[in-house]
Amino acid sequence: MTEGAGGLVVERITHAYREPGSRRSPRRERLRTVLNGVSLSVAPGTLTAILGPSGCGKSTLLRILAGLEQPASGTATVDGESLIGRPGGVAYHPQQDALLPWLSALDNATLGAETCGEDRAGARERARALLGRFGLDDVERAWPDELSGGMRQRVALLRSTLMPQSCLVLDEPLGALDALTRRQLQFWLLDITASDRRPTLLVTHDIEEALLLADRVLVLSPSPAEIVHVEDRPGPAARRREREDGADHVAARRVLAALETGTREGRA
Ligand SMILES: Nc1ncnc2c1ncn2[C@@H]1O[C@H](COP(=O)(O)OP(=O)(O)OP(=O)(O)O)[C@@H](O)[C@H]1O
Repeated sequence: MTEGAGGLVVERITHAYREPGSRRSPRRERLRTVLNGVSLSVAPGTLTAILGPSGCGKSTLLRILAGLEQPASGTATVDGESLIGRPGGVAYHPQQDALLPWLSALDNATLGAETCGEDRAGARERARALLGRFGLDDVERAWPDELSGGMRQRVALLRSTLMPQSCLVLDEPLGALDALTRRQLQFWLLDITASDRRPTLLVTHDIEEALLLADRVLVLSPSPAEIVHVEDRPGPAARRREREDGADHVAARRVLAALETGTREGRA
């Protein structure tokens, strides 16, 4: 699946966690394989979504790309530079919004960029230029606990977007939202990601969300996870139309079949 050295290239990533021994043999730890030779590539300016059953290893894969876990084997590069064991190689958006309660919305938004070495004034200027686009014009000075769930998600997404790394990795950025807010934010996120030239990898549980946002959807099997289905999608404008017209159900059925069977035979 390699498409050249540019963008994000993941090759044969395998990972296992140590499991504690049983009560009868507490010292006998076991290794449990979670990811089994996962390979994928994401070209610059495109978004790939990953779907898979709960616990199959999606977040583990993203944490490996973020340099927070060391895989047993395999490689991952962005523009040819290795990500393995190197925290900070990608702009990583964790599952929880992780806003700091003692910082304003604006200061939370600039935190990632500042942590990566950008000076405060420059980061604030870039953030202020995007506040309107992120629907945060009026909440620049608000504290996180004064924000709605959707606003918190947008502040966290602005923080990830402002990070300077040349690859974006998003772990369920719209999780834990009510259906209406989530649908609105999905269309908004389509505009945001479609104009971001970085290769972007997105983990989601929502099939419609994946089909709307992604140029390619990958389905993982239950753990030990392998890619069992690849769904290539049309461009962003066609995806938006499909979703608005409810015409994405054919692709959704194929993806659901792969999720349900968890095997390559699930492919229609
Ligand atoms: N630090 C760890 N030590 C041991 N096992 C772990 C660790 N982190 C995750 N696991 C296990 O690895 C498996 C994969 O976890 P992971 O969080 O990657 O799954 P996921 O696909 O992202 O799940 P979900 O969709 O529910 O968020 C799970 O069985 C989990 O319990």
